[in-house]
Amino acid sequence: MEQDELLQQLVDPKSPINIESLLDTITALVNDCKIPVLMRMKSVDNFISRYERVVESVAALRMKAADFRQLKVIGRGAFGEVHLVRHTKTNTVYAMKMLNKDDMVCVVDFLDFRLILQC
Ligand SMILES: Nc1ncnc2c1ncn2[C@@H]1O[C@H](COP(=O)(O)OP(=O)(O)OP(=O)(O)O)[C@@H](O)[C@H]1O
Repeated sequence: MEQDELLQQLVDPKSPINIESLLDTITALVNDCKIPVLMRMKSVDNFISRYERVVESVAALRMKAADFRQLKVIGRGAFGEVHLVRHTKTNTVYAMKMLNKDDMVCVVDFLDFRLILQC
């Protein structure tokens, strides 16, 4: 069924329209629209009014670097370091890759520690 196919894409980590991508998109869109010249347009102002709070609550709920305690550096790449970290709520250990690029403060790539053990 088409509906099932769509739901499958929402939960597929490799899909460009998975939930994480859609949350990134709406967050970026709301933030990019918060420019006075754009906000003078009624449709943009309405859009921000509708989604600003949602985006704030999504940011508070999503996994973020502050949810992890850094244990040690386990690798270095061309753009940054890979840290061994522990998720403070679940106690699960992950590898966290931090990229230092001009246009981003911190990008993290979480990989289950079990994958490290299998390498
Ligand atoms: N999931 C992981 N588990 C254990 N060690 C890891 C993991 N990911 C990366 N590392 C370690 O960190 C090192 C650097 O990894 P990274 O992915 O940053 O390399 P890179 O591809 O050269 O980096 P960049 O993407 O910045 O070019 C790896 O060589 C490895 O030793």
